[in-house]
Amino acid sequence: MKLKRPLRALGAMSGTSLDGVDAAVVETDGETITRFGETAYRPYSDAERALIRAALGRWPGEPGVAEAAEAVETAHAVVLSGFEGVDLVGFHGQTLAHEPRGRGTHQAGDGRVLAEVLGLPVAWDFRSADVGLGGEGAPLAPFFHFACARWIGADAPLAFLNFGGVGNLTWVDPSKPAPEAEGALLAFDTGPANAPIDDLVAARLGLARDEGGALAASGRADAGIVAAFLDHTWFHRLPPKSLDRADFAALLDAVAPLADADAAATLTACAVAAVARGMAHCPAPPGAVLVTGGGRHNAALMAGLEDALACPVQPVEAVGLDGDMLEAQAFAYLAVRVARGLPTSCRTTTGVPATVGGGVISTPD
Ligand SMILES: Nc1ncnc2c1ncn2[C@@H]1O[C@H](COP(=O)(O)OP(=O)(O)OP(=O)(O)O)[C@@H](O)[C@H]1O
Ligand SMILES: CC(=O)N[C@H]1[C@@H]2OC[C@@H](O2)[C@@H](O)[C@@H]1O[C@H](C)C(=O)O
Repeated sequence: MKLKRPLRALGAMSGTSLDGVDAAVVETDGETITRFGETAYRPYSDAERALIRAALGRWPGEPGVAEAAEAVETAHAVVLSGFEGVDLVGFHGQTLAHEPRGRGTHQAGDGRVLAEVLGLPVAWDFRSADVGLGGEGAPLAPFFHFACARWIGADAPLAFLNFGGVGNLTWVDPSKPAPEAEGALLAFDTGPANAPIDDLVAARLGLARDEGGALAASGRADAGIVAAFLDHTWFHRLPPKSLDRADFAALLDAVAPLADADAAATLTACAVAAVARGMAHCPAPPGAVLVTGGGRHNAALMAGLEDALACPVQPVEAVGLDGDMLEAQAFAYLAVRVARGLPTSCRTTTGVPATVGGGVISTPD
């Protein structure tokens, strides 16, 4: 087999929590990870975040969307222009709306604009092709998780749990020949994760997050609310399946009568219970659940997971990965797959009936 030269790809992700833009370099041929490179983070300014928040749930052409897209493009241009020697950029954009079986999926930010500004080829619009072919369009990190499992030298099934605004789980069997091979991957969103906790503490206490999970740790979860939450039709659906950040907005109404600490404990217990329920879908018990995303900094969430899951739960740092940058790295990796014409999703990751190569590449004029 002819070996392809690894590219130095720069990925960028702006997640559902709207905190800012993560950027990270990965050197890869689109299959094997050769090296993880530099990283950077650029928080949104309050003004940018307000523009983006005002456009959540909206579609191209609707009020406020152009302004949000400009804020996303500007923030990305700033952080991405700080890297050198880049062959290719992977630009996810900011998800404003996601209705894979309705109006589609909408990531704000135009890769053509970034290609011009950066003077580099930009892979972007990663989700539309999958949705167009009947898939969920998310999660897309699983093909990268497969490569990560190989990179850490795993040879038996394990799981990655991304605990951001929304939770998503990837079960991986790295002994399979490729991510799209039968039995290599199973991925799905688990349920709401930090987003409702953030919304609760923002509304009640004016805080950005429950730092370290301290508020939740000082309260008691309401078992009735957790049980009612698990009755949601979402938990009766088989994976693959994906969520919009707003899909569980009613959870905040459910905890409205509770005191602050009990409300935080209840939302934390719901996020954990959603993962525990999701584990039942795994084809075989994973050797460990490796937690990535901001939720791994929440000790109440991590303790809840350790109690609820049968296997060890560890932050991805335990295996030498960077849990703040895994999603940005994923879009660097996927950009190279797009450039090389390799698939980025398949039936077991997004439910799409065929194996799909998503994403488009825009080059500067
Ligand atoms: N020190 C901390 N204590 C508690 N929670 C934290 C801490 N740091 C981050 N978080 C939580 O992690 C979340 C952000 O995580 P992350 O950046 O992985 O999410 P995201 O990428 O924006 O979302 P998604 O993966 O759903 O797109 C925030 O919702 C925040 O509440
Ligand atoms: C539509 C969308 O942007 N989904 C995000 C979101 O954030 C987490 C979860 O929901 C996951 O489905 C996805 O992001 C990750 C990076 C993914 O595609 O794998």
